Amino acid sequence: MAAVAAAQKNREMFAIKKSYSIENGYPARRRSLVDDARFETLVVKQTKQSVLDEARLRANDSSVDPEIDIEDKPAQKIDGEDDSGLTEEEVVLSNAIAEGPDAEKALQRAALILRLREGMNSLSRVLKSIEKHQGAVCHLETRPNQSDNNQLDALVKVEMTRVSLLQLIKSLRQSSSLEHCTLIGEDNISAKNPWFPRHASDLDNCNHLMTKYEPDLDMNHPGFADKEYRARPDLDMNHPGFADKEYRARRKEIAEIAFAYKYGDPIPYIQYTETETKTWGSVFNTVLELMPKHACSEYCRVFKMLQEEDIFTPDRIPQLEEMSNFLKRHTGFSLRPAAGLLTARDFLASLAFRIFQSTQYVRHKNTPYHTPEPDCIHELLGHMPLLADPSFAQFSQEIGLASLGASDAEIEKLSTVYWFTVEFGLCKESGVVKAYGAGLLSAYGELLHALSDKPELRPFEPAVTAVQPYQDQEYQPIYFVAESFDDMKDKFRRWVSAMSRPFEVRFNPHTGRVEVLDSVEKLETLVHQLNTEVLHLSNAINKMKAPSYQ
Ligand SMILES: C[C@H](O)[C@H](O)[C@H]1CNc2nc(N)[nH]c(=O)c2N1
Ligand SMILES: N[C@@H](Cc1ccc(O)cc1)C(=O)O
Ligand SMILES: [Fe+2]
Repeated sequence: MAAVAAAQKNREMFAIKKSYSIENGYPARRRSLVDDARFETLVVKQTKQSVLDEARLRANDSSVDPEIDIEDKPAQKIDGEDDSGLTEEEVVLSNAIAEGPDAEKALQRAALILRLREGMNSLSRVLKSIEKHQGAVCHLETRPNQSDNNQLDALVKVEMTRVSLLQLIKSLRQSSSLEHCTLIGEDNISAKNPWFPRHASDLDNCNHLMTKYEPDLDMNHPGFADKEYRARPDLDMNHPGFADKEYRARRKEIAEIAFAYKYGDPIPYIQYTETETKTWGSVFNTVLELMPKHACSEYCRVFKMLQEEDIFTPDRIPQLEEMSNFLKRHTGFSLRPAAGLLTARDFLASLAFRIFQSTQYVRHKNTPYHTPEPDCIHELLGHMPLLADPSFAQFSQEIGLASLGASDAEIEKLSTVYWFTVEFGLCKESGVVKAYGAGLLSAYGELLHALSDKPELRPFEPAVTAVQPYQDQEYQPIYFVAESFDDMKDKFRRWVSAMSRPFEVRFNPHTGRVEVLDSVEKLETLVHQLNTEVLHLSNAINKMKAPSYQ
């Protein structure tokens, strides 16, 4: 019973670890936001802490006898220090063991980093101890310690059963010949096998916020009470809704929906207030007026369809659920509610599954022309029309796929190019500069600014654009102009396909899963499927060419 609960907790913890969160080693782009993701840090730490605590307790009262076989003298405990001193990796290991006898005997590769007090003498004791625990040493490196030359650092890679490994670590930790002993899971240091979402349901773990603007979302957290915000007005003083208690309460209410949302749920209906609807109406009407002159043709085409279906009207804010259904019919894209600005990694990951994480709240009534964070007016008016365009939808999914398991540096570049194209891109259409970026089509203040003579316009070149710093608080001083909308997609695509990730992925539309293309069998099955499809296509061509067709 306890083991089952522990296994469940273990999975939960893995879920947190697996999430593309800042907390879990995926630092998001800072974008000069103050105090990004404090909320996330607090919540995740708390959850993780309880998992760790429980596992530590279990590790302490486990029946495994921590025999001390290296040295007679147990290391002294420092006051207040955690009893077992297990690191996270060790907790994960001990949890993995708890899953059952098979798991216990599973062979584990692991790397240990040791600080040896008495140089080679200590090393030979360590090696003996590994041998005694039936472990095999696969790799060994040493170097003099940088701060204390009498000590030696060693990296030892071993292979042994999980149970023995845990016992070995316990005994090493108690040995006085070692200053430190740290376990690094081999899997974690393998760049070839990083975790990323494989199915749309995994996105339940990929919705971490950059929370500068969500002071009230987490009122239950003592560190995030109102007073702290008053003490630190710098955190969100610039936000138009900062001083508006009512607005903040409303934001909290809508954010709760996104927090509670799980894959497969219908998106809850929001009864928008009169004020919110008025804000939508004034942005909608202004965009409608500017659109024929300033928006790209792909945007205008879908906009009209949305009007014809009565989804786009000035007197009603479209519900995310109906918009999601509209997208599904046209490109297979769908929506899931997000509580605010997501980290680039989490946001991009969802695109791999043709899912767009959309906010559901409305900007503050005082700033309809521009707001410093995405709101549903931005998502609906800015992003939705193009996501219903088949070629743009495919392009978006490719960006998403390219982001899965990419390095932090790559995500940074990818999201920068995304920023200057999908969010703020301009393109030429018969020689005239038009807007296709969602942040322009949802913010008429910035749209007019972008097309005025104030900002600097540069030609879009992915490799150059990718390293251009930007901020999201005010109008952009620089925009990139593509030769055409199609040219932008082509260039972006080509640049993405040259990214350095050491594996290729593919979205399997039948299973809805992302597969890593890493075996001949998988590729053969795929080639077979594609051949069948190509056969159908050539048959269709032949039939149309046949005289009887006319
Ligand atoms: C990928 C890139 O950083 C992009 O600007 C993302 C970031 N997070 C987001 N989060 C939400 N909710 N909506 C968005 O449009 C975006 N855009
Ligand atoms: N500035 C956009 C909203 C937005 C803000 C920040 C972002 O990162 C994205 C979009 C608008 O007013 O519609
Ligand atoms: Fe956006």
